[in-house]
Amino acid sequence: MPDEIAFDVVPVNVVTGFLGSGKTTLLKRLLASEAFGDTAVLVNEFGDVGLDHQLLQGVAADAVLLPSGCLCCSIRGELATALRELYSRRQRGEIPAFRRVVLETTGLADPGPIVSTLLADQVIKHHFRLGAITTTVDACNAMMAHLQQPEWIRQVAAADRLIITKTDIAEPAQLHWLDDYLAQVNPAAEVVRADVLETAADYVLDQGIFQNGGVDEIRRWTRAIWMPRAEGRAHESPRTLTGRLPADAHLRSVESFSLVLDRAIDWSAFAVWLSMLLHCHGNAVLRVKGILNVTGSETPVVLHGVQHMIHPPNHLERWPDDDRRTRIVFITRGIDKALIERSLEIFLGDLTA
Ligand SMILES: Nc1nc2c(ncn2[C@@H]2O[C@H](COP(=O)(O)OP(=O)(O)OP(=O)(O)O)[C@@H](O)[C@H]2O)c(=O)[nH]1
Repeated sequence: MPDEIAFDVVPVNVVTGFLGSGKTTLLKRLLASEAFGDTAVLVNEFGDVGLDHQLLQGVAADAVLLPSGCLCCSIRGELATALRELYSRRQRGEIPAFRRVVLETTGLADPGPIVSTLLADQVIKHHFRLGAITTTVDACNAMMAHLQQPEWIRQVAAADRLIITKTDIAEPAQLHWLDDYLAQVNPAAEVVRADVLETAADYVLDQGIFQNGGVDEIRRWTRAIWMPRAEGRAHESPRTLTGRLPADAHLRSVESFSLVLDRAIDWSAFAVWLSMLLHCHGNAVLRVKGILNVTGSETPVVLHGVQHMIHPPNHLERWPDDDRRTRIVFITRGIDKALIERSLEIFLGDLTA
């Protein structure tokens, strides 16, 4: 049985997105929002965020306090060092006791190493956990970026929420293409256009993901991806329900597909299979998200992974609806989905027969 995720640690919500895609513009909106107190914001440069220095109060050499109670810190060097220092200062009472962190990455950041720092660093993982990953996507240059920029794809694949920016200046054809592309490549993410985003703080922070034990968020993405339970189709092998990618050369290497199992699975066998898969093909698996029916448990286990890192599995208090199947969505690049299906089938087949 997986370990429970710890909820008493500070969530780190990541705002990522390609160069010039509107991360700082989004952050400025967040900083202006009243709902944004008790937050420590980690940015690379204060200058980019354009803080109004008349209103700021200095609390440390590289940190400033806003009237809302929001603390802005400039990252110098490594993220791990910045997070450790932030935590130590909070413990020493040198800075206000923030409840959450928002981290703005650089435009060329691959979210993988950031997730690794949060989940694997021995000190950090006791004090912080990964919150929501929000990716800003520039509607004007997405068509080019998806062809030319591997980081762009990794940022889109890692996202829990996708904010489409520059909708005011993009061509309708670019917006239609992007809507389709995002639905195909990351069907589990919630997508919103920046111009209709009313409550940026609610959207970027992780409330949705962990509120109510995460049940509402999981209900949303399971409904978005999977069809309702088909009658009379119990005990089938893993099968792919979504094969919706068009024969579009641009998309061939990035795929999303889902596996559905009607029977409960053995957690240990599954965990071994997944770690083997990620060990061998971690670079090809951009995102894994799933809800698992685990043998011996009345309630489901939620699985989240970005590249080769898997979050501590989250044990939900209840099933989000009456569908009790195990459902896992993969976003992959350059790996044959049949290979993943077959290996899981063999692994679970052998071990649960
Ligand atoms: N028209 C329009 N311009 C936008 C929008 N969002 C951002 N911009 C502009 O795009 C430019 C880049 O926005 P930023 O918010 O600095 O983007 P960023 O992702 O932080 O950029 P880097 O930190 O350089 O990666 C700025 O000139 C913004 O004013 C939008 O929705 N519409």
